[in-house]
Amino acid sequence: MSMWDEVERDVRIVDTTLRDGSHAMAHQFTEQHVRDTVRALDTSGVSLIEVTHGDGLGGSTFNYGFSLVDEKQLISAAVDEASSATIAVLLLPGLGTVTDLRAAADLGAGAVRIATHCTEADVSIQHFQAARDLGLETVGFLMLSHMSSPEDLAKQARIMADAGCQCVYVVDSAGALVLEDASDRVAALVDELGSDAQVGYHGHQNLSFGVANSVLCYRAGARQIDGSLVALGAGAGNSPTEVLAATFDRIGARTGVDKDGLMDAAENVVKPFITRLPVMDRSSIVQGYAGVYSSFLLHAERAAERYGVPAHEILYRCGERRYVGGQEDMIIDIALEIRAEREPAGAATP
Ligand SMILES: C[C@H](O)CC(=O)C(=O)O
Ligand SMILES: [Mn+2]
Repeated sequence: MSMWDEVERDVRIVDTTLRDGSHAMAHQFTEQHVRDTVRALDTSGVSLIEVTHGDGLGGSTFNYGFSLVDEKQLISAAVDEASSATIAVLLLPGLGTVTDLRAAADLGAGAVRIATHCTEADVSIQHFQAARDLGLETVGFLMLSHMSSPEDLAKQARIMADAGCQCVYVVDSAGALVLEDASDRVAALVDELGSDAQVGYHGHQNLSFGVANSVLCYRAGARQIDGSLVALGAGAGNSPTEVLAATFDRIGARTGVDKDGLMDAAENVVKPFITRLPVMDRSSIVQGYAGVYSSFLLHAERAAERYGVPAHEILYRCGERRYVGGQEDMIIDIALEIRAEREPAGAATP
């Protein structure tokens, strides 16, 4: 079923447990995790389910972290399990290619979400055109949206819409947007795009605003809202899908999903396999506060462990330097820098 089909809903809940959750699982999803989760989401009426490495097609690399299972196998399994939902893949231009996109479409993916830094929508133009040629539903992700004003973000959304994007998302990659910070950006995009494209919102829980922001963004005109079961996602996780379903129901916004089925999926399907529950701990709160890409969390924790320095200090410096997705390697530089600052003068660094 595609977003253009007539369904009785005011807002579409999109689930990214099996993509954003890949960061939190250190990209160790198995085929069984994917099959069980897709079946539960599909049965509960979720119409768009994203399945890819956390950093999208081609993300399984030394820089981002290797996947346990080849993403093509996971996408095929998801397509096999979904009886009515569309399977979406994420693509970051430069990391994923048009060739990867064709392969995903051949496997049965029906939608692509193309993500760029919030000032770089122009690198997505060819990919949107290719996606439309392949007959895929298209979504654009303006990542780290807190780094742009609502007006500038709207101009970037226009570039994506003109390239063939059907829904542009305000993506709060750092979980840094607080209430109107999020809804003002959505309102600016709605104003710019009109009926040319829908607007979506993707939240992270680092400052605990994922669900509240989602409600405000819906009221500002967002028509697609992301969540993950049990909040499984980068940093402190995403807005929990099951909480979004209950909250939208509570405010009388029709989603077309079964909130009780989603609570069951969270409790009995996803929670048992999570290796690390999403939590608002010191490091993830710093990510929200300092505006740091949520998926830097595990990289920072690993560097902290290896070089004996605090992860939250690394993350503070990532925020000060305004690092963006793709600059994961700088985390090691910062860890070494902090360690050098702490060593007594004259001590040798091995
Ligand atoms: C590649 C990122 O994980 C995309 C995303 O979910 C975000 O920026 O947030
Ligand atoms: Mn995310």
